[in-house]
Amino acid sequence: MSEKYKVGILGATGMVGQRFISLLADHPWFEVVLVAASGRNKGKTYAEAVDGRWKMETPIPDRITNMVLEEVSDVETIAPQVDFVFCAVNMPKDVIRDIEEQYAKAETPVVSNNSAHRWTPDVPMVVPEINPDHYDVIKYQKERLGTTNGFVAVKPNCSIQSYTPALTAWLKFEPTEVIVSTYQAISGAGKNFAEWPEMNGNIIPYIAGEEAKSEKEPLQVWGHVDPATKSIVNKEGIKITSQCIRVPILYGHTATVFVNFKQNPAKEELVQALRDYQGFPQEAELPSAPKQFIQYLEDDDRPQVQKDVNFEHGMGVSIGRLREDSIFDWKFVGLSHNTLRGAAGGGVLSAEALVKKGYLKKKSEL
Ligand SMILES: N[C@@H](CC=O)C(=O)O
Repeated sequence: MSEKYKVGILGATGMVGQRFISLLADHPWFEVVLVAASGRNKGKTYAEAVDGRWKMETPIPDRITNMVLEEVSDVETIAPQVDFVFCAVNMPKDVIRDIEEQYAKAETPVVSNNSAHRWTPDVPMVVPEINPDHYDVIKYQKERLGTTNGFVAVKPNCSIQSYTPALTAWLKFEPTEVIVSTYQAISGAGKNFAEWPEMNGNIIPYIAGEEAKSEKEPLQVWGHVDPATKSIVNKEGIKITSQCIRVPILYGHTATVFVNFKQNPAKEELVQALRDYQGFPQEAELPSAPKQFIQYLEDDDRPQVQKDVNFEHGMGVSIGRLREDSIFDWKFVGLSHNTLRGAAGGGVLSAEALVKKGYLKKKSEL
C-alpha cells in the first residue's frame, strides 16, 4: 500500500485506546495521525495526558508521545484530517451514539469498540471470521444517515469471543441450548491491579450489563441481513444463559460452557470442525489475521491464561476440555485475549476487512 490510511483514535488515553495505539505503531496500512480524548485533556501532549497510566508492554510510540490531543466531540476539526476513526471512548452510551453518528454524517467512518450502537439495527456488529457478510447492511445505514462514505461499524463484547467462535464452528450440528460462565479479566474494566486493589485475591460475581451481552450478542452475530427490514435479524432456535464473574487476572477471559445439539456429533467431529475453521481474514490474509483462528488443546489442564492467552499474538482462541456431560451433550472451556481479540485487535481486524471489502476508502481517492 503506497500511502497509508490516516487514522484517528477517539478515547486514545484509556486502556483500549492505548492498545489501538500500540497495535497501530507499525501497521502496514494504517497510520495514527490524530489522537482525541475528553475535554480536560484537550491541548495536552499524549504523554502528559497519560502521565504514568500507560499500561502496554511496549513504550508509547515516539511519534505519538508529543502528539497534541484533540477533544473527541470536536467533529468538525477532526473529521477532515482523517480517513476514518477507531472509537474507544468511555462516556454515557447516548453521548457516544450521538458522537459516532456525527462522525458518520461528516463522511468519516467509525470502527467502534463501544457497545452504544450494537443494537442499532442497521449497524453491523462483526467478528471478521464469523459474519463479514453483515457489512452488507452498511448500504441501508448510509441511506438512513444520508451519507456516501460515512457509517458506523462495531465489534461485539469481549466476553463472547471465548466461546462464540467454537459454537460457530459447530453451527452445522445445530446447537440448541448453551449455558456459559465467563471468568473475566480486570483489564476488561479498563483497570490494572494498582488501580483496582480490591481485585487482589478476590472474585466479584457481577459485571454490569455483561450477562445480557453474553446471551444476546452471539445470536446477532449468527443472524443475517434482511433486505425487507434493512436490518440484521437475529438467529432463532438457540437459547443461551450466562453468569459473568470478575476474576483476579490481568488479561484473558475464560469461559466454561455446556451445550446441547439437535444432531449430537462425535468428539472427533467437533474437534476437527474447530481445527478446520477458517474465515475471511485467513482467506484474504489480512495483516492482523491469526493463521489459526481456533486451536484445540488436548491436555486436561489447558487452556490456561498464562500459557495460552497470547496464542496467535492474542488474536487466536483456545479451546480445551471438550468432554461429554451427564446433563448436557458436551462441555468445554474457552479462552481469548480480551483487549486484543476481544477489543482493539478485533477492531483493527475489522477495519482491515472493511478495507479489503471496499467499505473504507482514502478520502483523497473519493
Ligand atoms: N465489558 C467487558 C469488556 C469487554 O469489552 C468487561 O467488563 O470485561
